[in-house]
Amino acid sequence: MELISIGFPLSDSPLASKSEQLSVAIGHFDGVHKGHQNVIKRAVDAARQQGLKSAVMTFHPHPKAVLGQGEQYVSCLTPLESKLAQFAELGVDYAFVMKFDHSFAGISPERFVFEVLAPLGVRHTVVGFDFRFGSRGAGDASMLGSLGQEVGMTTEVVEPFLLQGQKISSTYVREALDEGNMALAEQLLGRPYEVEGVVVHGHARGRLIGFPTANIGLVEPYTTPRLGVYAAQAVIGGQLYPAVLNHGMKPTFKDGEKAPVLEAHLIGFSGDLYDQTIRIRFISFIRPEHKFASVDELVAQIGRDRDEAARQLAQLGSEETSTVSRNL
Ligand SMILES: Cc1cc2nc3c(=O)[nH]c(=O)nc-3n(C[C@H](O)[C@H](O)[C@H](O)COP(=O)(O)O)c2cc1C
Ligand SMILES: Nc1ncnc2c1ncn2[C@@H]1O[C@H](COP(=O)(O)OP(=O)(O)O)[C@@H](O)[C@H]1O
Repeated sequence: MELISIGFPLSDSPLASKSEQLSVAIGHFDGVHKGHQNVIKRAVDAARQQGLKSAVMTFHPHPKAVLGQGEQYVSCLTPLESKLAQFAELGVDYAFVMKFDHSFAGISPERFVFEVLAPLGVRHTVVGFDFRFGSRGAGDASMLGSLGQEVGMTTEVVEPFLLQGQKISSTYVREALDEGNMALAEQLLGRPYEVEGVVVHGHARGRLIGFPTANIGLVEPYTTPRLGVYAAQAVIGGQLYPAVLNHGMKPTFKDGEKAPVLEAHLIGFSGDLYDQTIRIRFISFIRPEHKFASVDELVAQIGRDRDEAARQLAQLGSEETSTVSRNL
């Protein structure tokens, strides 16, 4: 997959020299959940059928962050890097990342079709049923279809992708995370929910109580799951480790935390992890965080959590484990 960053106005068609004709899936695609994957697969299939190259077009940074709709930053399920990795997995030839700034935000639906899509060589577009585009979301999928016709472009609108009758959406994934329902999140995403960070220093108490924990400084404003203890997998330097994770405020300690911290104890591991990049895959919620009357009680409970996490991780089917290790 080739990554092509573009801005508006297009200075030149980045593919001019190749004169590519494209089938492109367009969307924000936060989470790249199964509904998004379906849209992208349709664009890839259409490309094969019509002898085109396949592409995904997405927008960065998040429109809400740029337009400042009351939020300082917008939490995401998949930062740009993870989205791109998912697009590549789906076999697309090109990823267009359109710089979302005020000049792009202000363009009309007509200009988007005539001055962005057409010059890029787009012959076919695939969008979700609720796609909006152009200044203030003035354009919808049917407008894309009629404007597209004027420049010889076909449009395919993909109906909602359902799981047991319910529409798969980024909101549904966020709700699953809020409930700590990691199995549901995994079903919606088609893979476990994952965050990436760097191992930072904490209060250095973990090693004293027999459970050193890698404190994870998230690299992006991720949406994090419900507070509590999880069975997880940690990926560090291409290696997969079983882990038990706490996402919380450590209320047992007077000087706990002011904001929730993610920390992972890697089961059966010892060594220095500071400053390393770590990816966490949330597998299952074990329990909420408690304020224990003593550190001894906390330590006994963490021991039981570790055993429970190890038991659940060992139970993951061998097929699933091999998928997970293939995608390290
Ligand atoms: C599996 C696990 C479960 C935990 N559960 C709790 C809990 O219920 N309550 C709590 O106050 N702290 C809990 N903690 C956090 C510990 O208090 C924390 O790991 C310890 O203070 C060491 O971190 P520090 O060195 O960064 O302070 C848990 C930690 C782990 C690894
Ligand atoms: N099994 C393990 N799981 C997590 N971290 C470990 C483990 N063994 C050693 N470590 C190291 O110990 C550090 C955590 O120790 P801890 O006393 O909890 O300190 P801190 O409060 O700085 O996180 C980790 O960042 C890592 O470098």
